[in-house]
Amino acid sequence: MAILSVDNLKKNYGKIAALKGVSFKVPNSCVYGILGPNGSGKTTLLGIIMNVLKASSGSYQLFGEPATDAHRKKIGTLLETPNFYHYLSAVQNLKITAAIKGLGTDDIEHVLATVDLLKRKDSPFSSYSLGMKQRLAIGAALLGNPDVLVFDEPTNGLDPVGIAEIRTLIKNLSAQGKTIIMASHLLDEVEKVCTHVAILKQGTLLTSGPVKEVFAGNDIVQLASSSIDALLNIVSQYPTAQQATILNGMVEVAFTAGTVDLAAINQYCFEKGIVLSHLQLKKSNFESKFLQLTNN
Ligand SMILES: Nc1ncnc2c1ncn2[C@@H]1O[C@H](COP(=O)(O)OP(=O)(O)OP(=O)(O)O)[C@@H](O)[C@H]1O
Repeated sequence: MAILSVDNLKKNYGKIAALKGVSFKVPNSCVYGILGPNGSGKTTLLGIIMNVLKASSGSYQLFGEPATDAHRKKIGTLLETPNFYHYLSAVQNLKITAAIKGLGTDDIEHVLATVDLLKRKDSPFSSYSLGMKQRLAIGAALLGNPDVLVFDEPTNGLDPVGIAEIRTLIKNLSAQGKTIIMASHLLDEVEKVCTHVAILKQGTLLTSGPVKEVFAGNDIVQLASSSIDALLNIVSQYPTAQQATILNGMVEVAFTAGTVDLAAINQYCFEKGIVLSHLQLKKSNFESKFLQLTNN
């Protein structure tokens, strides 16, 4: 059963078509990335699913049924930064959030442990780093132990340490069997965190499916040496090289995706008597495919 299925969803804001007939399905127990540049319709899509916005047309189902508030109660959301009280602690803030949601307070300690805030649970919110504040916001979404989580740009505005902490947290939640649907404009975030992806551009779905399938293909490496023809001949015989051509005085090689090890390629060429003057992963397949998808 799909956790979420979206069918030909359209949303117009006056003359602006924010969603132009989007359809995809989110399977159970996956991390589903909705990837797209700013203004592609990600927030609008999540807002419709959580009933903050009304669709202009089209439909969607939650847990295999037409969506109701009862279904939405089973989903923990982080759509915008919640308004926590600055002078209250994490525990006090979560007690208020739990009361607003009509939930008990029994799982607050467990939630704080999950988001790694147990040690600072009694410190005032105002003393937290941005990353800690965001982890508390995710903690608020975890109250009531929902099986499904919806996050809009969960790492926005964080420094690299904060970003890494949130990504680890998302992976841990996924390992516990939760389904996570998250919007992101960051390709590498989706690559690192998500199992599935839907790519949006200006309200249109470009493609969707398992990350490995959507971005399947080759990685491109650029090489040069004093003898280009000899280099072409040697590198064409490299075990995972699919295709090699000469382009702009360099050899460009397409390797099976995920098999590129520049040090090993360098060593291989050296052992065959070729000293490389240039060796560069031009574009990972993931990046080139994303650019190709969003530029066309
Ligand atoms: N309330 C609104 N009124 C008018 N236009 C809107 C409104 N909300 C969004 N839009 C427009 O709809 C389109 C999609 O916006 P949306 O915020 O859903 O995209 P997004 O992919 O989430 O972008 P971002 O990452 O910048 O939030 C944009 O052109 C945006 O300007």
